[in-house]
Amino acid sequence: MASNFSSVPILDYSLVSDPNRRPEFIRDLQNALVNVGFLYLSNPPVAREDIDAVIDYAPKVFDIPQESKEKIRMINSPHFFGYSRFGAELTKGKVDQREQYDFGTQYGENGWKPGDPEYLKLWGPPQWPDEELVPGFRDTYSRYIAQVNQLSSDFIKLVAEALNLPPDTFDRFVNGPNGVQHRAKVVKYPVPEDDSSDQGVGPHYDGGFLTFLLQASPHRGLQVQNLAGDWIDAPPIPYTFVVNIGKALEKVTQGLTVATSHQVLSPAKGSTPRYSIPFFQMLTQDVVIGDNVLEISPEILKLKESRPSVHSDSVNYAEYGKYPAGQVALIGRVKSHPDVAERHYPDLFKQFFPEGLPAHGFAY
Ligand SMILES: O=C(O)CCC(=O)C(=O)O
Ligand SMILES: [Fe+2]
Repeated sequence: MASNFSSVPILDYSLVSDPNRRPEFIRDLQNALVNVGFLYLSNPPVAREDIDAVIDYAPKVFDIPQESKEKIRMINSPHFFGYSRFGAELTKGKVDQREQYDFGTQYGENGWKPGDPEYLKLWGPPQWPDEELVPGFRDTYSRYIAQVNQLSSDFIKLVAEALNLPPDTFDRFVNGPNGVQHRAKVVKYPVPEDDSSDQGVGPHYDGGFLTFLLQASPHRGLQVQNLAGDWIDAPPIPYTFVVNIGKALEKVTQGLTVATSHQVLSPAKGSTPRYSIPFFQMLTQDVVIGDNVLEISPEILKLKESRPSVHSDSVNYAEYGKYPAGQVALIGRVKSHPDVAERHYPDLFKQFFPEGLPAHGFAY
C-alpha cells in the first residue's frame, strides 16, 4: 500500500535536464501525481528577478485607492477578469476572507460571434490597474505569467511521460485553433478583524489541468487534504511553486492522477496579510473531456489500487463528462461570481440562481 501522505513532496526541476537524474524526477512525479496530487517544484525555469518583482508588487496592487480597484471590478468583464473585493466569494456557505485580481494570458483572439456557443465569450482581455498607480506592474506580471505559461506546457509533457504516454498526449487539450487562455490571479488574505472565521478560502478543487502557485509572503496557511481527510500544511518554500492537479486532469486520466482538496487559513491575529499568485492551466474550449479520456496502460492504471481510497468531497465537476471544457469553466465562473453572470450571462444565471442574486457567490 502506498502510504497516505503527511507532507507535500519536493521535486527539483533541474533534474529534468540531467540525463542521469531525469528518471528519478519522473518516478517522483509519478508518485506525486498518483498518491498526493500536490508537489513543490524547486528550481523552476522562471527568472528569480521576476519572481522577486511580482512578490514585491503583490501588496502594492492592493494598496491603491479603493475607487481605483472598483474601476476595474470583475462585473465589467464578460471574461470574469478584474478585481473582486473582500468577501465577494463564498465556499461551502462561508465567506472567503480574501481580495483578488483575476488576469489571463494572451491567446489568438478570434472573438465570439452571434450563433457561437456562449462560452467562447469567456476568453478576452484582462483589466489592469492604472499604470501610474503601480508603474511597471502590467509588464512585469505579463513577463512572469508568460514564463509560467511556458513551464505549464513543458510540465504537462512530463506528466505524460510519468504516465508512460507519448509526450504530445495533452496537446489537443491545451492547444486549440486560437491557442488557449490560461488564468492567473493575485490574492490578498487580510488578518481577520475578529475571531468569527479563519477561512481565507474554503476547501475546494481547482478545475483545469495544473495549477502553479507562488506563495508570495512567508505565511503558513495553505493546507492540502490527504487521502484520509487530514489537513497537511504546505508552508511557503522560497523560489518554489506549489503545483497541483485540477479536476480536468483527474478526469482525463481516469482518476489515476488525483485532484486534491485544499484550503487557506487566514493569517493569525497580530500577523500581516498573506499574498499568493496562482496560475491556472486551462483547456481549449471546445474539447469534451468525457469523449477524450486517455487510454492508459493497465500496469500504470493499477497504481490506483495501491493507494488508499480517495477522500472525495461534495464538489465533483461531473459536467466534464458531457460538456465542452469551456462550458464547464463558464459554469464554475457563474457559480463563483453570480453578480458578473447576472449581467453578462442572464440565461445561465437564471438556471443556476432561479431565486435571484445570493448575498455572495460561492467558489468551488
Ligand atoms: O492562495 C493560495 O495559496 C491558494 C489559492 C487557491 O487555492 C485558489 O485560488 O484556487
Ligand atoms: Fe485552489
